[in-house]
Amino acid sequence: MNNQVILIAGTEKTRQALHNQLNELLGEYIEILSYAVDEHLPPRLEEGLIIYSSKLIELEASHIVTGERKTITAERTMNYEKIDRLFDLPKGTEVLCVNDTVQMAEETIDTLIKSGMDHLSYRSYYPGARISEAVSTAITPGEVAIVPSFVSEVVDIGVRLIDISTLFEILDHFQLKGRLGGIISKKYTSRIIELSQKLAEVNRQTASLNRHLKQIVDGVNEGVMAVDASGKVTVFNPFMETYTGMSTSFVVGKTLGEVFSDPQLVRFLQSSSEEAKLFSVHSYSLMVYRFQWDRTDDVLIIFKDTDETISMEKAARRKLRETGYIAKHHFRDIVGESFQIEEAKRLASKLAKAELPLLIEGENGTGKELFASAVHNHSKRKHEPFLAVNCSALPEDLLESELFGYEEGSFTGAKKGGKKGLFEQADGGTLFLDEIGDISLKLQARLLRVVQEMEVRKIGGTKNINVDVRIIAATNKPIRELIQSGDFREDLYHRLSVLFLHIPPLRERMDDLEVLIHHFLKETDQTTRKMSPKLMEQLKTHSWTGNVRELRNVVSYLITVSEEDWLTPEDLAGQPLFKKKEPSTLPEEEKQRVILTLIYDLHREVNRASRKLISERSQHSDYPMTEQQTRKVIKELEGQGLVQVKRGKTGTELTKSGMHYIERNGRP
Ligand SMILES: Nc1ncnc2c1ncn2[C@@H]1O[C@H](COP(=O)(O)OP(=O)(O)OP(=O)(O)O)[C@@H](O)[C@H]1O
Repeated sequence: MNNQVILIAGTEKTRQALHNQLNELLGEYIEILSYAVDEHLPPRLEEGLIIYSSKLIELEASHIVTGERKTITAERTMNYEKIDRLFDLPKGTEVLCVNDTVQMAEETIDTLIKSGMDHLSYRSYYPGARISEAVSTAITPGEVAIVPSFVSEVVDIGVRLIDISTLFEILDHFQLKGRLGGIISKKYTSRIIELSQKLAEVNRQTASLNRHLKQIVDGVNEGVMAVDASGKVTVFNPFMETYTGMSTSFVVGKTLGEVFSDPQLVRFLQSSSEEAKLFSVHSYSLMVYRFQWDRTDDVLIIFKDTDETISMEKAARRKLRETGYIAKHHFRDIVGESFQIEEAKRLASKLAKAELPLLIEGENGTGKELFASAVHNHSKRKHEPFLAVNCSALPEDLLESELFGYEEGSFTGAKKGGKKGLFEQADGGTLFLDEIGDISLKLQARLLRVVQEMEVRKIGGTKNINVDVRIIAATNKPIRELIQSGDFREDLYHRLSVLFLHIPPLRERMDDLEVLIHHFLKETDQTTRKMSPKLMEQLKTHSWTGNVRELRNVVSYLITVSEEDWLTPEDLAGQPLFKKKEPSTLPEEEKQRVILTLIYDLHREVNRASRKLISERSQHSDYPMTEQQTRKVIKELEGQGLVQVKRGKTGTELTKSGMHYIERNGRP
């Protein structure tokens, strides 16, 4: 018997792959020759066992085979080592199956389906084929070059190999079955076992994932259902059972129209124009959200009980309140009917919606914190913490550790376990930095980094922590002046003042006085005491500063001292702001007035008031003072909040209260 196999394949690539396969198995015993129809065929083949790589090749090449000879048309199978990747494609994915001719493409599809790859939706493609829409995935047995360019993902499953039944036929022919049959079947079965093990593992993982998903979906505190591309319900969790009164087993597999009786709800669920709408299902008021899957036509639908949502929000707010991190005030708590306050409220409510840093400028007690709190409550962050810190109330080191927190052992006295800073605690919410103009340059540098990067590093820490905090800063000092004197960083100012709000002082909105008085009366005194018209008149004509707190204190004072239902001007007599000035005989007080006036004059004339200048000028007054004495009086005035001692050339300045003192009391 002639010990020769002649393999005839279509393309050079297939010839090589099949030649190698046969050579590896039989090369030791049989001579293997091979030809590719596309390349070259001899005019006649007279000897040897002919193996056609497919039926098509048999048709094309049989004319060169002479005589009554045994020929085998090979059965081919997938190259099992390469088809793993097909499992990664989701069920129903449309794929092009690309091969040289329509028949070869169809044949490849057939082999794929027979090998168990029946989860995909195949369309044949070959050079010259028309395809109406772009498909993004293609599978090809080695014909990558002819895959159309619109395909983005190509799975090359390699040349299909000769399958085990054909190999046994060949062994039979050469009577080599006894010698090689065992080895070949072992090799092939072990590959198939490997593949089925893989398949089993994939199935196991899928089943376990499904179980997990079911547990999650069932455990969700909302109604969840899913509908597949054909409109049938595939998922229906226990909350849906409660809302509809129907069991999951009854609903799964039904259409939406069979499940819901409300035609508007069915229309909403089937349309794709809207994504959320409120519906009433039995006695439940439900917010229904629909989400369309991108890759498939599956739709996920969530039903949220609105009453439940409201009570959950209430509980969340209760919890926030317990921590103390809550913004207490809303715009409705900001009292006033004047144009100025209405304008400030209107602007602030607009600014609230932006997620940007906000700088509030206003004199002491004008309601900056009130506005900051209302802005937070009017923003998307309203259910998140609101924390406030007064930057002038804490020494620098303490403020630093409050803001940024510290790691355990980072300084003497550091708490065990370290401490979270306000930025971290306010994560997701708002941090109100009051009196920002008072922070040191060192802290300004640290703050700038946080504002720029939205990252904080604890004192003594080595890693940065991401935070999402909206900063609202407030100042009662004109920051631009602080920048000029070098006391405030300009870059930080620009970062903090992306949005800006000015709160008008009380004296500029005297129209609000009466409503504010009534508001404070009601707030302080639950019994309904009234103000006599005369008293009201006196309060209205008083020269108020900008500070609303001052007005509030006056009202509290009246309520405390009066025992009558009617509050009268007499009740006001002892209140410090309204105390009649006694003719001053006390030199200390006179000295203070002299110095206040000198500071006032010096600033008007030379824009600065150093101790030396004040002392020099005082020599011409009734109370000549040395620099030492001047210093002492300035300290007293500072204690009363009438002056402020500045670093640098400016020297001492009058505060707003100082200015009002001069205006009220005249010059000495
Ligand atoms: N328009 C208003 N309506 C009601 N209360 C107000 C109003 N403005 C200020 N107040 C009251 O005046 C007091 C001072 O307000 P707030 O603390 O918000 O001012 P501030 O400008 O932040 O003060 P400071 O500059 O001292 O930090 C508070 O008791 C607040 O309730």
